[in-house]
Parts: sequence; structure tokens; C-alpha cells
Amino acid sequence: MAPALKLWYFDIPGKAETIRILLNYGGIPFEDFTFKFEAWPEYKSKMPFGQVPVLEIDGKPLAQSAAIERYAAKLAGLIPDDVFAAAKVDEAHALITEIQDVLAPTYAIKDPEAKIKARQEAAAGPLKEKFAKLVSLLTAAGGIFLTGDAPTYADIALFKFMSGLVGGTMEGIPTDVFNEYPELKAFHKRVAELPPVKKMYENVTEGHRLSYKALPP
Ligand SMILES: N[C@@H](CCC(=O)N[C@@H](CS)C(=O)NCC(=O)O)C(=O)O
Repeated sequence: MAPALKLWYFDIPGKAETIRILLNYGGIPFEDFTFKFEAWPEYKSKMPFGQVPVLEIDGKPLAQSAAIERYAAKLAGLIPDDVFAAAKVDEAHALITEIQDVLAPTYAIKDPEAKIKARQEAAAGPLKEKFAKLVSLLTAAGGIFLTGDAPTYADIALFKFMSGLVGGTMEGIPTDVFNEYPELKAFHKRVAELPPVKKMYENVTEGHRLSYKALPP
């Protein structure tokens, strides 16, 4: 029998959106339990590491977004069976995490101008180096998806990252940040048009799931 799944997270895309896409992709029913920041103190002590996302699986909690993403990807058939092929997918996923880590310190900057400046600097330097690595990976795999011609959870994670970067919540990152990378823009469109992804975002009515946005032309 399929496990009963309940995903706990704030009412924003954040670290839960890739998990949401993966579960939707696999047509796997789950309760998307979201809450406002004000309600967090009520839940924090119930979470294994005092943080979210947490996926409750038949009542048992699983924390850490990377572990939850892999779990959801296995259910959705977005991890290859072959051990080496699966490791290459993890490799691509780790590169995306590294890219996210470039921007992570900017979230904590309180001064709005300093935050924008730090992001502009990241976009002009370190992010470019990482995007070039992504293009190499994509090109080496044949230019369709990150590790070949079938989508995996790494592709979903990159799609979510790219959407979030230009989705209006990353002040300081120019919305044309991907214009120098036609391969990445084509990739983003390709993932957006995968039928389960397209369907998920067509059906969205609430703001918290709107991390997807078509990239500017
Ligand atoms: N390594 C963890 C980090 C989780 C994390 O940073 N969660 C944040 C939200 S994105 C959180 O729960 N913040 C509230 C808190 O720490 O009290 C993961 O990837 O799941």
C-alpha cells in the first residue's frame, strides 16, 4: 500500500518546492501542510532537528531536504536503477546545492542595500562560474537533461532553483541572469513543459507554490 505522506513547511516555495514538484511528478498523493511564520513556534519542537521541511511517512518523520528529495524521487521514478547512473544524478544535484550555497549567506544580510550588492556581486562572479559548470554538464550529457535524455530529480532541483532566482523573490539578481546561457534557458523551458510539471503549475491558485516563472525572453 502507498505510504500516507504529509509534508510540513512554511507557506512559501523555499526548501519544499522541489519535493512538491517531485511528488506531483510521480502522481503521488500527499498532504501539503503549510503554515505561516507566526505559527512556527508551535511546531518547531515537534520536528526532528527543529527545522522544516519534514515529510511524515505513515506517521514517521523524515527531515533534511536532500534526504526527502531523494525519497520522493525514488517514489516518482526520477532516480535511475543503475548504481553509477544514480550516482551521476547525485553528483549533478550536489552541484546545484553548491550553487545555492553561493547565495545562502545573502539571506542573512539585514541591510537591504548590502543584500542587493552581495547578490549583484554573486551574479557577476561566482554564479557565472557555476553556471558555466552546469552548461558543461548539460552539454556532456547530450544537451537535453543534466545526466542524459531522461529527467531526474537533479533536473527538477535545477528547474526550481532557476525559477526561484528570477521569480521575483531574489532582489539583486538581474532577471536576465540566464540570458548568456541559451542552453540553460532551453533546459528550463524543457522541464517546464514536462506534462506533470506543466499541469502542476497550471493548477496553482495559491501564492506559496508560485516559484515557477517562465524566464524572460
Ligand atoms: N539542512 C536542512 C536545513 C533546513 C532549514 O534551514 N530549514 C529552515 C527553513 S528553510 C527552518 O526550518 N527554519 C526555522 C528554524 O530554524 O527555526 C534541510 O536542508 O532541510
